[in-house]
Amino acid sequence: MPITSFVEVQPDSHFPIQNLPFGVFKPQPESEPRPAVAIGEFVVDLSVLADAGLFGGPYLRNTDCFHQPNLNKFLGLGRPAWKEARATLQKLLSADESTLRDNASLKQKALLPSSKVQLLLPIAIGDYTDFFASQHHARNCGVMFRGPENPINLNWFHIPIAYHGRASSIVVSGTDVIRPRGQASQSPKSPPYFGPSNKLDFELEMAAVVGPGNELGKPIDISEAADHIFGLVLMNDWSARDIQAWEYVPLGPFLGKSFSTTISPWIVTLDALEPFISHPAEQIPPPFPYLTEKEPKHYDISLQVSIVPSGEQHESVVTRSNFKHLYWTITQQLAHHTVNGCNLRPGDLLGTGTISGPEADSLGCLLELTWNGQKPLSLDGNISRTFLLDGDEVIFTGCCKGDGYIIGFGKCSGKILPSP
Ligand SMILES: O=C(O)/C=C/C(=O)CC(=O)CC(=O)O
Ligand SMILES: [Ca+2]
Ligand SMILES: [Mg+2]
Repeated sequence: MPITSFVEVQPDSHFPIQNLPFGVFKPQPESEPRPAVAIGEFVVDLSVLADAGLFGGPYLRNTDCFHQPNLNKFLGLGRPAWKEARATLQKLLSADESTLRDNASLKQKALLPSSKVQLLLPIAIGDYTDFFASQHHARNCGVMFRGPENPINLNWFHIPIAYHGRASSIVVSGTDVIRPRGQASQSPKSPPYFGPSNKLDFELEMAAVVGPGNELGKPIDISEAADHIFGLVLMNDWSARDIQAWEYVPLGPFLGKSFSTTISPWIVTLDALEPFISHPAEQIPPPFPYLTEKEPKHYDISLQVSIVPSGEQHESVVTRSNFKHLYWTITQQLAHHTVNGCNLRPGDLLGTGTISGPEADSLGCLLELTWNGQKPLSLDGNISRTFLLDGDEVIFTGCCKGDGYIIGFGKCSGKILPSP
């Protein structure tokens, strides 16, 4: 029998007491942002519980981490503090614990309906890196951008490939995305033109939120990498394929991806995801020792993308994938990121890369789903798309099916606005 809460949670809710994802919200437009966890249709204001002296454990007793406008300070405290917070909250919210359940005035202050509050970016993101870890995505992009002869470069099987992304333009779910303008060209050999992107795309990704991190010059050993990952969010690495194709040689993505990146507001902890660990296939060739894990872990997270076309109410599912289709694990990505001594800091974001699966209906972006615009995708109601049009809304969801409960990520969405 799974544990239950005195807060009513619908069976299909993403946020049962087993989940308790962390985020940041404002109760009123003029109030200060504060940390929270989600349960059912409510947010739990952690600053109120801290004021009531309810975080009495050794790691959280004397900190003001729940009186901050973001989660960075809490993330910096590390796994023992995260576990203590989760255990304290699970106890306080459980059906047979009276402290909060029977204190009407505290309950009214601490539990607020999610529909009445504004969710914000949960972290101040100092640095953002985006990996390229799905073999299916790497192969498909390789064929389209570079031809079918050698679609995946030899280095891909040895290095978790990545580029440094732009942190300043990461936005929370629900923020509109303005179609970027830029240079593009019909082919790498023809002269460029300038204008609004005609090949605006989404990329279905998840991202790891970094915990304590490391000092400059001191790499994180792969066996300790998981202790530096607080949790995961959904991420849409919006991509202008025409801008990207013209600009990416030789340094990789730049303005084709830096105009907006959307993340979901709730960070689901690795602790909550533990029941959904899945073991990836053996990597061949075997990676270097610094990337070799005793027990490599993925998570079985079902992912779905739908589009609400401009002017319509109804959403059409365009792809279904799973986090476990990645080749490189998030711990390999983190260990690789620091192996040269590069320091990671609390709140840094590591995108997994587009999560494409092996099937035609599990591809993680329109570039692949429409084969660079050559095969339009049919949506419900006789509507079709190659790339995104102004007014289209893209919605990602993700969840793990537990025994009698769901651990979900909520929603990561954004609507396209026309170029100015
Ligand atoms: O193959 C390329 O040149 C680039 C492909 C991408 O779009 C890069 C990217 O953002 C990585 C990813 O999401 O997997
Ligand atoms: Ca990407
Ligand atoms: Mg981006």
